[in-house]
Amino acid sequence: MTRVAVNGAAGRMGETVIETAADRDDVSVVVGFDVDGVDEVQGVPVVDAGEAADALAEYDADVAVDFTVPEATLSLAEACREAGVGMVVGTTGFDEDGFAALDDTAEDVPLLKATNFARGVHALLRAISEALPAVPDYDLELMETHHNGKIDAPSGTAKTMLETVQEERDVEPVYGREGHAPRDEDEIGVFARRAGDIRGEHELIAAGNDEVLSLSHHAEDRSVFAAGALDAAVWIENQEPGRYDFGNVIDQ
Ligand SMILES: NC(=O)C1=CN([C@@H]2O[C@H](COP(=O)(O)OP(=O)(O)OC[C@H]3O[C@@H](n4cnc5c(N)ncnc54)[C@H](OP(=O)(O)O)[C@@H]3O)[C@@H](O)[C@H]2O)C=CC1
Ligand SMILES: O=C(O)C1=N[C@H](C(=O)O)C[C@H](O)C1
Repeated sequence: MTRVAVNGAAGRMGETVIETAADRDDVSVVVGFDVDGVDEVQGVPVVDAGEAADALAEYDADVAVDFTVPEATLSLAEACREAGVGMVVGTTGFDEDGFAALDDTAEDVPLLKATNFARGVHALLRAISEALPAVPDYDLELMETHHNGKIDAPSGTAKTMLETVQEERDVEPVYGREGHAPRDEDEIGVFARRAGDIRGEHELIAAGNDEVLSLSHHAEDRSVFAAGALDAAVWIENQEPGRYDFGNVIDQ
């Protein structure tokens, strides 16, 4: 049984992780961290995030799962280092310094970060790598749609899709278009929409030669991300310090 601490316990994802874990017998959420004075979420005690290092030890957590904001993730990373606890990071929107700080943390504890814990998105990334060589001159455009509470844009997943495309094609992103904006053959348009409570939609289109190829994924519920993050928590519990990604869990 993997003992999990959840950072951002009162948030959309934190609460879903706690709910999803309650239906599994391989994980148990022993403590949550948040900032807004919440005492418990679905029976799980929630402690102020500033007390995370002590609480990780007190509740004997094996792994911390984080769905917050980059600043909170980096503060948790310090606590995990101090307590010798591995991390599963789902938070998106890091800058270069943030990525470097996560690399530093991974020198001391195992750290697995994924911009999307849906297995279908991992399959989508593989499909993109596989498909692009067959459509070398087609125009590429990337779209993502999320709920109106999402802070970062484009989504972490869209950025990962872009990186995957750029491993195959030398394209430059153009974020939205406005006014006189003729398309360059080496560009890829990237578009972010925010509306309602849409869980997460991502699509890459490749158009040319009188056809359109569409590679897409949509999440129907946040529990798909929570399930993947908990699979990652179980997997990472026994790993050595280092940086890991969701592919390690899927390919195990
Ligand atoms: N990798 C994946 O599969 C997925 C990744 N995500 C990512 O997860 C992140 C969170 O998303 P979501 O749950 O929708 O966001 P929410 O805003 O609903 O939840 C974030 C929670 O973190 C809390 N928080 C803020 N600062 C701190 C802190 N310093 N320490 C601890 N907790 C803190 C917030 O509190 P308060 O509201 O009071 O500020 C809130 O409860 C985003 O970056 C999102 O992109 C989301 C879904 C899937
Ligand atoms: O904020 C969200 O909700 C999501 N964020 C992740 C991202 O930025 O890609 C993953 C998923 O699409 C949901």
